[in-house]
Amino acid sequence: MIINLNLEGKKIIVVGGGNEAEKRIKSILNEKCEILVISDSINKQIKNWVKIKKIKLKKQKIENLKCITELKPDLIITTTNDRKINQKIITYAKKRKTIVYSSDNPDDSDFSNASIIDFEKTIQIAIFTGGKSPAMSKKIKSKSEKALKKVILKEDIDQIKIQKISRKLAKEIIPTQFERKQCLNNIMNDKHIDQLIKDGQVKKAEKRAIEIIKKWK
Ligand SMILES: C[C@@]1(CC(=O)O)C2=NC(=C\c3[nH]c(c(CCC(=O)O)c3CC(=O)O)Cc3[nH]c(c(CC(=O)O)c3CCC(=O)O)/C=C3\N/C(=C\2)[C@@H](CCC(=O)O)[C@]3(C)CC(=O)O)/[C@H]1CCC(=O)O
Ligand SMILES: NC(=O)c1ccc[n+]([C@@H]2O[C@H](COP(=O)([O-])OP(=O)(O)OC[C@H]3O[C@@H](n4cnc5c(N)ncnc54)[C@H](O)[C@@H]3O)[C@@H](O)[C@H]2O)c1
Repeated sequence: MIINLNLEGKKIIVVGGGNEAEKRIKSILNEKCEILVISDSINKQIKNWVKIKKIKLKKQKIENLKCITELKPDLIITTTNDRKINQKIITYAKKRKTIVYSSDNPDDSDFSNASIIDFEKTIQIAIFTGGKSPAMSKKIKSKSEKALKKVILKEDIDQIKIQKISRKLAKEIIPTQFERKQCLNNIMNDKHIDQLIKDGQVKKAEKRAIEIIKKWK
């Protein structure tokens, strides 16, 4: 099942500092969570994230798991090239009911990573083969990206921004879910708003959406 994790305020430990660690850190870097890397060596990119204080580093090789216990993480991501230590970490986390992911063991991990196509941090499309072929996910991502760019337009991104503001206001002043849905559909299909968005007048489009909600009866 593909789900979206809310990691805000969570403490995440990433064990290992190579390519895999870099990929996993990159995917959670903007999630307002606390990231601590534990590794005896780290690559250039990770070094830079430590330097600019995006993440913290504990420079050490993990031999026993005492140091992890003290840190009380919500999520552990292990990416070392040592199968034995990865397995030890999985077993340890499962015992404590801590969410765990290991780069070399999809079967025992609590989640996996899809290939993501992102549109201006507003729309994400995930491609996933259920672990059958990550390389094909990557290839299909690159093929679909070109096609999707013709379908998902700047106007759609603007409409999402207007819908976000409208939904918040609608939840405050329109009493039933049925009516809120109708009102938001009206805004989404409003020709005038469409035209304003096409003309680059997003603020005016936003104003008209707000008027529609305020006049809703
Ligand atoms: C989609 C993507 C997202 C991401 O990583 O963020 C992703 N792997 C990507 C690339 C990639 N990974 C690997 C290769 C080499 C070729 C190959 O093996 O096919 C390539 C291709 C390349 O690098 O060119 C090696 C590999 N992958 C896994 C293992 C462990 C194992 O299978 O045991 C091994 C070592 C196997 C070995 O030892 O030989 C496992 C998983 N990799 C997944 C995701 C999950 C299932 C996704 C799905 O079903 O689609 C899953 C199950 C769990 C997980 O890792 O979350 C990302 C594309 C990013 C992009 O879009 O740019
Ligand atoms: N899921 C995927 O998509 C995917 C893709 C490629 C590789 N992999 C798997 O991920 C693993 C890691 O790949 P990589 O390219 O990052 O390897 P890498 O060799 O670049 O990095 C391994 C890191 O682990 C650290 N490390 C090793 N033992 C440690 C320990 N006991 N304590 C702390 N740190 C330790 C090393 O210092 C190094 O920084 C591979 O073994 C492979 O099985 C998974």
